Amino acid sequence: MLFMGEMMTQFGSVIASIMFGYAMFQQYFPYDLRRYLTKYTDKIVGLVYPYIHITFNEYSGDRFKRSEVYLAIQNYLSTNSTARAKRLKADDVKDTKSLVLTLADNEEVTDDFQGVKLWWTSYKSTPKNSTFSWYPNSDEKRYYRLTFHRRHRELITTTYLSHLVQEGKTIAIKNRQRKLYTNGSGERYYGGKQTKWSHVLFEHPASFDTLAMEPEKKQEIIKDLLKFKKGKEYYAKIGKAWKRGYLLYGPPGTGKSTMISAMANFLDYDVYDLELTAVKDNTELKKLLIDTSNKSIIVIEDIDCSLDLTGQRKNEKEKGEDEGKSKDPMKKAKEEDNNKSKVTLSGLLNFIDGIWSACGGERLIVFTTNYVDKLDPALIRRGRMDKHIELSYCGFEAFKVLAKNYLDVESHDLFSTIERLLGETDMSPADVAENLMPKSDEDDADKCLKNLVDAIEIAKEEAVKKKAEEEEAKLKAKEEEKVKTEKEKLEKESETKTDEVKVKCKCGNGTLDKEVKEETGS
Ligand SMILES: Nc1ncnc2c1ncn2[C@@H]1O[C@H](COP(=O)(O)OP(=O)(O)OP(=O)(O)O)[C@@H](O)[C@H]1O
Ligand SMILES: [Mg+2]
Repeated sequence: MLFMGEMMTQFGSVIASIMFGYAMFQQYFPYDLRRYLTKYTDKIVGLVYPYIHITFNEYSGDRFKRSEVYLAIQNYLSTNSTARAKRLKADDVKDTKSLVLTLADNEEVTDDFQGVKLWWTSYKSTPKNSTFSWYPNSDEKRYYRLTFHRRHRELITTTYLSHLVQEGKTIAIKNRQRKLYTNGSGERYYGGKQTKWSHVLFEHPASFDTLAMEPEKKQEIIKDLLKFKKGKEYYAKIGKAWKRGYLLYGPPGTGKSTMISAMANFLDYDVYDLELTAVKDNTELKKLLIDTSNKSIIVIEDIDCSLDLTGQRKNEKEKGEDEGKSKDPMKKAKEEDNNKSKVTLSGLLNFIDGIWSACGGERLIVFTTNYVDKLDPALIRRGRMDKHIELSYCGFEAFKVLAKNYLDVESHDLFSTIERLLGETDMSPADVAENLMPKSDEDDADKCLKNLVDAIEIAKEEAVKKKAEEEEAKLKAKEEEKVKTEKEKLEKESETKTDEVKVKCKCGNGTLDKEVKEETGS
């Protein structure tokens, strides 16, 4: 069965053959006759073939980035024309909410715009020399072709196309389901391209409302994020790439990961959870960066554990030791292979603010760590990590947020006790939250708050005990050190005396005493 657009294409081929014959004809006929014939042949071709084709390639110009117009057409057709298509593709089947039906390859649909009929065909072209593979060929080219009558040229090329792109973008925003990406070993195929990222739907329920922290600090972060989101023009004006770095630091369970989810939900961004230890080298790191989309948060959790970030700054002695370890080239190669990730500090710095980091806009880069002091200052200097946020132990304000979320309680008799206890004890919001959760169906707010008070009191006692034990251990270590030093001193003194006696015995008189004493330093 031939499509309308296809028929017109074939019809076009016939005309092309005629034109070819005509070209040959041109070579052998006098100029005047040719001119005469050309004039009339063009008119005849124009009369019998009145259709215009426009092609929209999936990758045009930039081979890393899918064409926005192509994506807009895909969205537009998936909503407006798929009802009429017979063969469809369900692209994101896993994401049930955002199941997108698009035209299957080489399928044709019609569209209607202000009473004008148009034909859209989806094409896939495979390079002729490609070998058989179970996986999609990354050299495959996809494109849409629009066919319409030339009498509507003006209407289609201006009004219709801009209407379509606008509509396509609106549909994309409406259908958009945010994703949580992660990198692992092996390549995947997505959107017809090879990528190291794999993804699931991002459905974390955290929000700034449920995040327990001091209200002023929270507002400051929200304000900063809003400024960034709306900052396209501002960043262009100051000549900076539209990205921002956040460093979240604090003890375990204080809400660093939760805050990242809250940020993603607040900004409506995707999340790329970058596992640095799984990245082979700096080149792969760069490739991963290029593969991220705009409107996203790139996260590196526990940055202090991800890399040997002091590796670049080894002192000469350490360097020598390392070199000594691997003099044998075979052994050296093996050692290097065993060392999985070859991402270096400079590779990571380039990732954050090198030239490639500006290849897309609207991106946040977030690092988390429990030990901010362990990090190389170059990594977290302002400009790279623009905002440093400390997440600390649960204070009374943070507790009130948790009490409201977990128990729906805004005030209670026990609140003052809890305020005092939290002021005296370090307890993470994760531990407070855990204690606020009912342990059985009978547990009401009173019981949960009582449980919390008990838990903080126990934690306080333990902290006091731990502190006392630490003090004791410190005292003991000091005492031991003192005893050791005294012992060493006594040993040294007795050694000196023995030397003196030996010399006296040897000489048989006391004439050399003075010299010996000088020699031994006593
Ligand atoms: N500030 C907070 N507000 C609300 N819930 C919190 C907060 N901090 C911790 N929690 C709760 O504790 C759990 C653990 O928190 P989270 O994973 O965010 O801590 P973290 O700081 O990332 O810890 P780690 O350093 O171990 O990665 C979360 O699931 C959340 O329920
Ligand atoms: Mg965490």
